Amino acid sequence: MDILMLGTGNAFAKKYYNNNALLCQNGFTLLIDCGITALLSLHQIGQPLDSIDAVLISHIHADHIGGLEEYAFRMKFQYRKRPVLYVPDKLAEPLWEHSLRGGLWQEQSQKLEDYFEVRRIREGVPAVLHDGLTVEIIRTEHIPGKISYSLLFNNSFFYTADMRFHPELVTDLVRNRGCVVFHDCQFVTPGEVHATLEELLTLPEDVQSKIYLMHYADDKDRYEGRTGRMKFIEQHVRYTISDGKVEPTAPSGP
Ligand SMILES: Nc1ccn([C@@H]2O[C@@H]3COP(=O)(O)O[C@H]3[C@H]2O)c(=O)n1
Ligand SMILES: [Zn+2]
Ligand SMILES: [Zn+2]
Repeated sequence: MDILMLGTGNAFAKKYYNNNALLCQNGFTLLIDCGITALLSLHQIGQPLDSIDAVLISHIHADHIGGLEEYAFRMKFQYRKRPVLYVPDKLAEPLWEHSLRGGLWQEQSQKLEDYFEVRRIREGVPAVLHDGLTVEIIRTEHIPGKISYSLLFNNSFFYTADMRFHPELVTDLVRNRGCVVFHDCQFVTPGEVHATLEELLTLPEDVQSKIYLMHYADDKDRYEGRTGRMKFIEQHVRYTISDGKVEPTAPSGP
C-alpha cells in the first residue's frame, strides 16, 4: 500500500496544505478527506481528478471536506462523472444539509446522490473498497459532541484523521494488530481537540516507533529531533507501507 499526503498541515497551517492523502493499493486510488486545499495540491502534483477512484471523509471540518464542492462541480460539469463517495453513515445527512447544500443545490441537483455515487459505511463493519483494500471506521473523540472517525485500513494501517489522545487504542492497535499509525499532532499544550506531542511522547517506545506524525503546525521544524521515536510524515512524498514499516517509495523505472 502506498500513501502520499497531499498536505500535512493543521487546519490553519500556511506552509502546509490540509491533511489529506492519496492511498493507493492494487491500482486503486482513494482520496482520504478533501479539504479546502486538496484540489490545489492535486493540481500541483499533476494528479488529474478523474484518476481518483473514490473519496472517503472522516469528519465535517473544512480542512477535511472544504474541497468537496469544487470536486463535485468539476466532476459533474468538466468530467461528466458521478464519483464514488464513501461516507460514514451518520455523516451523510449532515454533510449535505449542513455543508454542501449551500453551494451545490440547484433545481436539477438537490441531493448528495445527484453529485456522488454515495456509499455509506458503518462503524464496526469493514468496507471493501477494492480488491485488497478494506477500511473500518472507528469513532474517536475530537470535538466534544461532534461525530468524527479514524480509519483502519487492511487491519494494519491506522490513520487518525483528527483525534484526541487515546493511548489505549493506539497501543492496542500497534501491539496486538501490528499496525503502523499516522497520527495527527498538535505542538501546543493542552490538547483539547487533538493529541499533543507531549501526550504522544508518554507512549512506550515500541509504540512510538510505529507512529508517524501529521496534521502539524507551521513551526514543525522547531520540533525536529524532539519527537522521541516518532517521525514526521512529509507532504508530497510517496511512502510504501508494508510489513509494519513505512519507507519512502523507491523510484520506479530505469
Ligand atoms: N474547541 C475547538 C474547536 C476547534 N479548534 C480548532 O479548529 C480547528 C478545526 O479543524 P481541526 O483540524 O479539527 O482543528 C481544529 C482546531 O485547530 C480548537 O482549537 N478548539
Ligand atoms: Zn483537521
Ligand atoms: Zn477536525
